[in-house]
Amino acid sequence: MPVIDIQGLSKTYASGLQALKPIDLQIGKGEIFALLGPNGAGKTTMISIVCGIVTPSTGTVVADGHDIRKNYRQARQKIGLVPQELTTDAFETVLATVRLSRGLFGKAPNDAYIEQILRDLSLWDKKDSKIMTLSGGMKRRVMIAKALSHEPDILFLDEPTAGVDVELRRDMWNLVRRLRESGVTIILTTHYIEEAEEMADRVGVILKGELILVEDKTELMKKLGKKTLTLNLQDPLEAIPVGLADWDLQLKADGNELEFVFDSNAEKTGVPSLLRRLSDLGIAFKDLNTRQSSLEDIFVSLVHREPAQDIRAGAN
Ligand SMILES: Nc1ncnc2c1ncn2[C@@H]1O[C@H](COP(=O)(O)OP(=O)(O)OP(=O)(O)O)[C@@H](O)[C@H]1O
Repeated sequence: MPVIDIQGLSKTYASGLQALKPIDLQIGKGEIFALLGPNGAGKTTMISIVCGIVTPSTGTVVADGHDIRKNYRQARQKIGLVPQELTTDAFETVLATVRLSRGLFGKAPNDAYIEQILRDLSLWDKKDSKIMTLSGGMKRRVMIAKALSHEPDILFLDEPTAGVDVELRRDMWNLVRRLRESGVTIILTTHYIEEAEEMADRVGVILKGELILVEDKTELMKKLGKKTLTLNLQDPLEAIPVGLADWDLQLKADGNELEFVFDSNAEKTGVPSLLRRLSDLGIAFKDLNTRQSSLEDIFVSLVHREPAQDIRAGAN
């Protein structure tokens, strides 16, 4: 049984803007699901509905067996949310804030648990500091500690690493992995493809309110993955010779590099024939390398590919 079951969920704001087109999505226990999409795609809207902050126009969400509207309190208890914006009491201390957060969910105090999360987030030595005296990165850690204070089974991270430094990003990723090991399901939204590539088990791509693709990350990278072959030429070329017109080539690095993008899954990649032709034409190279397209390349090509229908057909 999925830990989150979203059926026919849509949202049209009072302004008339349809921020979310009907979405169906199931997320399994212990999964790390990354929701990717450009600004304004509807990621926050979707998260806010699941967390009971925004009312859906249509559809249902069941979180760990509880309907988020009919059984709001039970459903919400299962969920931790780290919102994009920092919302916390500036005058409170770190420890008091996190304790209070736990109390708001009706959980009995558990200082050992709270100490553990503060230590995990490298916040323990700041426990007596007032929030307003902390740096932006530290405040963000406090937001995470608050979201974890009531021991949620499901954690939403909305742009967890937007504007944070490399160190905090690493810490966050490690924390997310540890949480997953303890059985927590994690849904994160991100602009950073790198983050999805590093963390996610499955990736969803949302564009203009439409969930256009949901796919296992490794499958997605394999299926849509192109490879790039780069040849470092012995002598620079001024232009691509006519004899190479059959291959989709690009000249780079002032004519010193020849680049060929190919489909690594194709029966005929075009690589052997290209190399033979180069030899026939007497074009020598010093070195060559291939690299797999990153999730970023894939994402960019998805976002620029129209219409969305094609993408869905391709993904199935
Ligand atoms: N309360 C609201 N009333 C009207 N329109 C809204 C409201 N909240 C969001 N929107 C609009 O809905 C669309 C989706 O916004 P949303 O915040 O869900 O996108 P997002 O994918 O989270 O973007 P970002 O990455 O910038 O946070 C946007 O066009 C936004 O302007």
